[in-house]
Amino acid sequence: MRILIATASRHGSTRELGQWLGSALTARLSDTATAATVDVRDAADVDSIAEYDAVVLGSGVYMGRWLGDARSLVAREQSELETRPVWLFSSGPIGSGTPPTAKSKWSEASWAIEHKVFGGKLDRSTLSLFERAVVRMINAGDGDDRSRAEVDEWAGDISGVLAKRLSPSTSAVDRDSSPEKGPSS
Ligand SMILES: Cc1cc2nc3c(=O)[nH]c(=O)nc-3n(C[C@H](O)[C@H](O)[C@H](O)COP(=O)(O)O)c2cc1C
Repeated sequence: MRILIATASRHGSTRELGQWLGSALTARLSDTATAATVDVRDAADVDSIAEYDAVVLGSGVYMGRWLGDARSLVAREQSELETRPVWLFSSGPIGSGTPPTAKSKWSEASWAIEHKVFGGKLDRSTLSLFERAVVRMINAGDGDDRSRAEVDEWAGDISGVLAKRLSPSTSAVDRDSSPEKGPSS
């Protein structure tokens, strides 16, 4: 099984979330019977997702929107995305300063299993003059609200779904049955 984690990041914090998720997913899936390769790449470098069985796509949020590299990957690969398990994540809010719009329009994407919102990171010393002006306007301060534990927990959710849906030893009948069924009493 090949899994793609693609991120769009202007200042590196979303890319780092993708790397954390990649390490956590690799570790989780190595504990299952499912042989998996996890590739963590910049969305801008992904020409096609055809070789992947599942995709996680994340973007930093700026003025309530995903970055262009993530939006154009979705536009380019929309029909492929609809045929495989896809998870989305946004990285945005810091403290209470940033607007609660981190989800972007993909939050309602019917083809995605889930859209997760992680906190973001802001370091004003790395921003352009324009970005600094925006941040000043919305009164956002420096901070890092990303949680590696939260990313690790999400990797657990994703690996659980993947192990059930994509394991070569899982029959079509098993795949279609409810994953929530517990042992009969
Ligand atoms: C100019 C600017 C605008 C931002 N706009 C939003 C926003 O609308 N919503 C939000 O949740 N976060 C917003 N943020 C916070 C970023 O999404 C956050 O810093 C994120 O971690 C950046 O990701 P990156 O380092 O991968 O580019 C903004 C940050 C900057 C600098």
